[in-house]
Amino acid sequence: MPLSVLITRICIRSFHLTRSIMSARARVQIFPSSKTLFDEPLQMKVEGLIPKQSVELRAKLTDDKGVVFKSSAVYCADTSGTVDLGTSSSLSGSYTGVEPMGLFWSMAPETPHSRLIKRDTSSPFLVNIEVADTTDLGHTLGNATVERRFMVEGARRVPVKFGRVRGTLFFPPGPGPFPGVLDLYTLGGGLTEVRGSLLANKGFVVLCLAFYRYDDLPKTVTHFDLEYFEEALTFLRSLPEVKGPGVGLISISKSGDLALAIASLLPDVSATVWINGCNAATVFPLHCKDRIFPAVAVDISKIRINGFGLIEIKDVVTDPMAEVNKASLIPIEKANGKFLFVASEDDRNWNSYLFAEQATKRLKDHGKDNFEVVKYPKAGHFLEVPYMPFYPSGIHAAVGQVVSFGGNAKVHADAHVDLWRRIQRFFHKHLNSNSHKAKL
Ligand SMILES: CCCCCCCCCCCCCCCCCCCCCCCC(=O)SCCNC(=O)CCNC(=O)[C@H](O)C(C)(C)COP(=O)(O)OP(=O)(O)OC[C@H]1O[C@@H](n2cnc3c(N)ncnc32)[C@H](O)[C@@H]1OP(=O)(O)O
Repeated sequence: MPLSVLITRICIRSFHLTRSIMSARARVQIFPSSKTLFDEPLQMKVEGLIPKQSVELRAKLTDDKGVVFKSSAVYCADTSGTVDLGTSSSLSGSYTGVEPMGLFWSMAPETPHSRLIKRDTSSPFLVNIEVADTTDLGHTLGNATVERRFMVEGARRVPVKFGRVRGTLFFPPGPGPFPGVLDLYTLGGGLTEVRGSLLANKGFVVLCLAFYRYDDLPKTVTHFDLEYFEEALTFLRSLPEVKGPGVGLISISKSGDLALAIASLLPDVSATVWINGCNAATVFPLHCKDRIFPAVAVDISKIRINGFGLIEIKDVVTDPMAEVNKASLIPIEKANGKFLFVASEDDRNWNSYLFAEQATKRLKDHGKDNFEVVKYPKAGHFLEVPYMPFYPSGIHAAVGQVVSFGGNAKVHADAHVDLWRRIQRFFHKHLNSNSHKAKL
């Protein structure tokens, strides 16, 4: 056999041998299980790699609006051919360093400026994990599917149509009674169940309340009526599974001022979580029987374009303490319950940090100490549940265009985990809860 033919044959054999080694199935191990709750951490290991092999781990999910969210990270296997996400560093990709849950919190939407949407929390998200070889045009070495659930076994999800009240109720497993919590989401209407369903797993009956643009509620609003929220609270308290008399409120963004008004002007609200909200009525006037809180004034000359070409509206809502806004301020000193004020220092949606300072000063000035404050430097506006993909910009419900919401992805992700523990602790402490204390 001529030497050149022999060399060619040897090359082809070694190419196929290398290829078959490289494409050997890597094992993706998920602990404690591949079926976990969305807010629970998990451990992931890839085994069966070539020692020191460079691989890319990729995560992908499709949300309930059909938007694909993806993340990726490059790792180098150790001498035993293992990548352990609990100890190995990501060298590049959607995040770097040791981040056991990085593949989850760093996911970004393929359609820019999208928020991860889960409409019906009785079904899980399926996250596809793929291990690819970085030296062989991304050849797939292994994969796994991770289920991220919203409801524990035995929890119940019940759509609500009661009088004018529309939303979804979540019950933890067991007979109860449990403390009740009303969950109010942000401007834009619709119904968001993610936070409420996960909170119910911790031992609360949670009513996720829609207040417009959902089911047969009005598509648009000109004002909010406190009576609607009163009806929702009365309904929640009337449930045999709900331990009274005091209930909790959790809010974010626009619903922060609604929560303050409910806690201050309606009876039996024992604990209110206010996340990056305002201390005065915003966007729409708030009607409370014969009293009207006008929306705080806005100054659209304060709209800016930032370095990424995104609209920034942080200073558009004028100072709630300004004379012109005095009638918009919520009289929070009237509240009998406790407050947890949560403010992100890099909130670009509005100055929630200032609003939290003003709210707590008002309480102190009235001799009250019924509040806790937590501030997150470098976190942005939308503080959500652990491992929620970061949402730094999106279509703003009041502006109708993409605006910046601020924040640094890693810091924001850490804030999600920290805040979630604080919220549970706060509600268990102030809502006369017996369960789950040991876990906190
Ligand atoms: C230097 C000079 C520069 C010049 C720049 C020029 C700028 C020009 C701008 C000019 C504008 C001037 C106006 C200034 C006004 C400023 C006011 C400032 C006030 C700021 C403070 C306001 C308080 C807040 O900040 S609140 C925070 C805001 N929050 C958000 O914006 C939320 C984030 N965004 C979103 O969530 C979405 O993008 C949203 C809601 C805005 C829109 O999304 P979409 O339209 O897709 O709606 P969906 O919610 O997804 O609903 C679609 C559809 O589904 C139904 N639905 C909802 N939930 C459910 C469910 N659980 N089950 C079933 N169905 C559901 C829903 O009803 C909808 O149905 P429809 O039939 O379509 O209605």
